[in-house]
Amino acid sequence: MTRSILAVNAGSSSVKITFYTFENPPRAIADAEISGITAPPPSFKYQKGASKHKEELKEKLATPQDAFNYLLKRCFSDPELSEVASVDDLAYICHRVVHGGDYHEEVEINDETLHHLEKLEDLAPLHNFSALEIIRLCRNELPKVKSITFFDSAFHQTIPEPVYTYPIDQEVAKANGLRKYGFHGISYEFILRSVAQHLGKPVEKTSLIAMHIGSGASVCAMKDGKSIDTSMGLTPLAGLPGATRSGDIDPSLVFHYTNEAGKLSPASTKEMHISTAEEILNKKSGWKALTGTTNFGEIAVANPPTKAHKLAFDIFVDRILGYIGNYYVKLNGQVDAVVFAGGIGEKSALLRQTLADKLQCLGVAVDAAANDNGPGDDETVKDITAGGGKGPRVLVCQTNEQGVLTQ
Ligand SMILES: Nc1ncnc2c1ncn2[C@@H]1O[C@H](COP(=O)(O)OP(=O)(O)O)[C@@H](O)[C@H]1O
Ligand SMILES: CC(=O)OP(=O)(O)O
Ligand SMILES: [Mg+2]
Repeated sequence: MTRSILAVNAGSSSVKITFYTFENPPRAIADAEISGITAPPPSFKYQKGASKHKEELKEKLATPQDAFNYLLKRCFSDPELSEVASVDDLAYICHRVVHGGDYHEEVEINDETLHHLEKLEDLAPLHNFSALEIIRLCRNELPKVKSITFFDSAFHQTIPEPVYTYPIDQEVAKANGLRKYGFHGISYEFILRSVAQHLGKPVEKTSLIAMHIGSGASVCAMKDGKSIDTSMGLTPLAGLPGATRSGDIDPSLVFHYTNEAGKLSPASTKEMHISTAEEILNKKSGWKALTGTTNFGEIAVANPPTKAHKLAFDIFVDRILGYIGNYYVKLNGQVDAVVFAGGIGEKSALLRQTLADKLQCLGVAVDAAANDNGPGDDETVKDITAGGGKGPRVLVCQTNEQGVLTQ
């Protein structure tokens, strides 16, 4: 039996885990995933080498921690999976944690670091709470296995001061850590490395506008291999709308939406301390509020079933375009590639084509057939640029956050 490392990526609508061999470099041996947590029934996917399995689950898995618990039980009890994943052979568990506050690099979980991360929970109540519940579960169920946490926010530590500073009282801002942090950084690190390799350029000379668009969505400007701006902010609520998130709104909207906004939400657990306003803007907005579905696959269709679906699509296109224009100017037009990643970025040919058509003024053009086909299963980066395109290349990158957690 090979010793193994388990990498855990708890997203807002999915939990993806990968088992790797404990060697240098680690080699992926099996992937398991629960998706559709916000659009039941959830589905379970498993892949080991060429063997693939997918099923719709009858179980109710309402949160990422329920999904992780299910994956853990399933992997360790299923003979097909326990062959690669036995509890006794686990060397480490590597966790993606969205908000790392001022942590610039990964940390090992002990009482002190866990306590520090618990203090940050209020800054990303929806994401960090679930990730820490998963870490607590691992500590209880697998006490002998070390947990290491990697942070989405760490990649964005290079963002310059005028970009990360909010124009509010600076004493209050500093005392409370109120600044832009940015997220999806683990994914952006994977995208940067993979795209640089694909382009045959050193990472330090690669400049990109990359989109990680899944149920949480963001855009990042990378100049010479460093993040210089990104659309999420203090929390993953800022910037683009998402499956259940509003994205940017006038902050005053909160005071006019409901006069109950400042109170603790009835749905908030004792540990999460989230207000009604946070609950509404994080969990009851976005595609779900507009159309009733959190699945963008039902919205990004040639003939939308309702006007609301069409509106949701058009809003997304409008907001993404705003960031691309902004970042193109910030990068002084020196952009090697515009990159699509995340569940929507990787799968929606319609969204990519619609955006590319609106980016013609930047010299962006995609090849319709390459775009329609999208990347093959084992293709990390697919170039969909039309021949003769004068602007940045247009790439689809099948991101792999778990891969970064074990490097
Ligand atoms: N064919 C598709 N077209 C457009 N969007 C899709 C398609 N398939 C899945 N998606 C979207 O991708 C999302 C999942 O993205 P992903 O990045 O894997 O999730 P998470 O944000 O939980 O990490 C789904 O919620 C769905 O909206
Ligand atoms: C930061 C974030 O929104 O993550 P996800 O898209 O995985 O929910
Ligand atoms: Mg994700």
